[in-house]
Amino acid sequence: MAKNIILIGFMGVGKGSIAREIVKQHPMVALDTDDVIESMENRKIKKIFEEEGEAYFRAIEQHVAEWLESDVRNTLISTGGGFFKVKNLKKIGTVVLLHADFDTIHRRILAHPNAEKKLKKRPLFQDEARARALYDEREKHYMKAADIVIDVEGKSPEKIAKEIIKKVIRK
Ligand SMILES: Nc1ncnc2c1ncn2[C@@H]1O[C@H](COP(=O)(O)OP(=O)(O)O)[C@@H](O)[C@H]1O
Ligand SMILES: O=C(O)C1=C[C@@H](OP(=O)(O)O)[C@@H](O)[C@H](O)C1
Repeated sequence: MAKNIILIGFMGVGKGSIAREIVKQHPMVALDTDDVIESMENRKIKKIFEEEGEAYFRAIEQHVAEWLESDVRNTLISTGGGFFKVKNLKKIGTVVLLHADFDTIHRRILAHPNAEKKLKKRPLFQDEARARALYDEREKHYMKAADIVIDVEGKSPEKIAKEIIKKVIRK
């Protein structure tokens, strides 16, 4: 497998969790674009949004996307929920959309023992109605960007990882 695999989808749909589960079941290197950005900037995403604004963050996402395209291979890449908007997404690798409806995602975040912290670190998930509107606005664009759509509704991370390994990694 020379191509990268890129997990896209709305905030909290499980991109990070599923990437961690995939590498448990199928040894490969994984990275997360939000983690790369936090490490480059030496500050949290929340702080970057507060101190520099969203446009600055999107420009770094594009910069990271260019690096991924030119220098990264054979890697499982989980992304922030807005990363799918980078200009060269399809050139980075096979794009896998994790899909669930908004209420499922919201319920899952709230079910976490650290729910408050999980919500706080996501600047675009501060207000439920605005997050829902963002979901509605993005849904068709996620679908359009995806090579493969994986429905994550009502499935455990173990099961979702197995499905991706079978359909995308080992295919
Ligand atoms: N398949 C799943 N079933 C139940 N809870 C899940 C599942 N996938 C993720 N979660 C939970 O949903 C929350 C958000 O997951 P996370 O991986 O942080 O999402 P993302 O990286 O897409 O923002 C976490 O609390 C995680 O434990
Ligand atoms: O949807 C978005 O635009 C964003 C999603 C976040 O990542 P998660 O999807 O991991 O929450 C993070 O990149 C930033 O807060 C912006």
